[in-house]
Amino acid sequence: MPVEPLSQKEIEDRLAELPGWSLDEGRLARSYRLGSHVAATAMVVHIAQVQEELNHHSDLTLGYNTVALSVHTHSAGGTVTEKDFELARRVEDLAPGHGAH
Ligand SMILES: C[C@H](O)[C@H](O)[C@H]1CNC2=NC(N)=NC(=O)C2=N1
Repeated sequence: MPVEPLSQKEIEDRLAELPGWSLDEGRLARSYRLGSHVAATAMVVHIAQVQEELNHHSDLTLGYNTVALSVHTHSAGGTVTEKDFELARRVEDLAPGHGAH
């Protein structure tokens, strides 16, 4: 997987395919709302497993019934790369199973 910084247009084109995700202070960001604190915590554990699989890690924030992610690629100088979008797509795929929206 290339870890070249993506251009602004490449980022915008990819974000158009990821409703709910945005570029926030140079990081891909998304917040999910869930039905309970325990459900939110379970989603955090699931995301952590995916992050370990991808060897790519976001800043994860657990709230009362929310999960927020913020991610960029450290090894690319803190820029947004395809690895960040790969993680975002995997989280989008697992979110419905947790009742997250
Ligand atoms: C040594 C290990 O492979 C690297 O530190 C991985 C771990 N997780 C990572 N996560 C993110 N977001 N960016 C990285 O460059 C990165 N690198």
